[in-house]
Amino acid sequence: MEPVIELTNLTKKYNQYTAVNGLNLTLYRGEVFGLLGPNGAGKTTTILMMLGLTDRTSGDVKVLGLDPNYNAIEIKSKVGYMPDDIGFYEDRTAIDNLVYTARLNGIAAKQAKQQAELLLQRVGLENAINKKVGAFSRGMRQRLGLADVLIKQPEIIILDEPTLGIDPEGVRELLELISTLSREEKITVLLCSHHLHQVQQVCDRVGLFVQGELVACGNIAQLSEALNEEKTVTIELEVAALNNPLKTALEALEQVLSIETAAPGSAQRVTVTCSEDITALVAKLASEHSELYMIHRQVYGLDDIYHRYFEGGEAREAATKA
Ligand SMILES: Nc1ncnc2c1ncn2[C@@H]1O[C@H](COP(=O)(O)OP(=O)(O)OP(=O)(O)O)[C@@H](O)[C@H]1O
Repeated sequence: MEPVIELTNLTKKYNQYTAVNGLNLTLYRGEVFGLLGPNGAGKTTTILMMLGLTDRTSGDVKVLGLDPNYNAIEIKSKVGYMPDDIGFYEDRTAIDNLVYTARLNGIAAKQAKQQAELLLQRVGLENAINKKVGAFSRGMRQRLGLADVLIKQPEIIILDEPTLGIDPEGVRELLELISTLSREEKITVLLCSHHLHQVQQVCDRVGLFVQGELVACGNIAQLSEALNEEKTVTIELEVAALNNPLKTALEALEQVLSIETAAPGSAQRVTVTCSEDITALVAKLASEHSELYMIHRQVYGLDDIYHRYFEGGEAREAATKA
């Protein structure tokens, strides 16, 4: 895997305040990476340092092998950045805005127009090519923003809160588009967001950023694993009935930590916390001729992970020390 962004011990202080604290992070070509964190976590500051738009206090930044302190212009030509408050010329049409960006990036007039038309189709704005941007909805503006960062054919795109203020259908379409672009064109995408569900849908890996520190990083399975220090699993069973002697027998198994039963009914839902190897549990149920209808292993979603890291101080401390 080829690294395209490498941040090493990256720190930014605003006077006494540390906005980014010793950040180590590598992004690889073609991946969609979600930087997830609450307000003020330091996401925008990190982006600005990658682009050379703000100086770092210490540490190293390499973007496509270049240092933004010395090569900001070259980086800008290869990295598309869509801020959360993207600005357009409101009284100009969508195509005029795009052609303007293309020309600024040194693309010849004829080619600029062709590329702008193609991109407007690509982002689903083919019916609004000649509409003034002032009349665009939030979702349309975000699509145009995506076209605007793509027109210079970047190797990396950085999107700060791209789905802000868009309706759910619009969000789904925009995320699908981002995902397709990354896959088909091998563009690396860094997506900053507060919206865990959205990030979970499209990102190959996620970094959880809190108070200037990356408290966890990986794919969903890895984050879930990191949280589960006891190496236990939660299993949901549906059995015909679970009488007290059988419940006691299951609880007595070495692998079983706890059993919770839902209100008794004809078929019963049972939640078991146990070690990863569930052979003994299943064998016991089988030997007791208990009818087993369903067995399902619960996995932590990003929602659980986010809340454990961001709201559960203890889990966070443990993760940071680990
Ligand atoms: N120019 C500045 N001067 C002083 N403090 C700043 C400056 N820019 C940012 N900060 C502070 O640094 C911290 C990180 O801000 P940053 O904008 O990077 O966070 P963020 O994760 O992008 O948040 P949001 O999701 O709200 O955009 C915040 O506490 C912010 O107040």
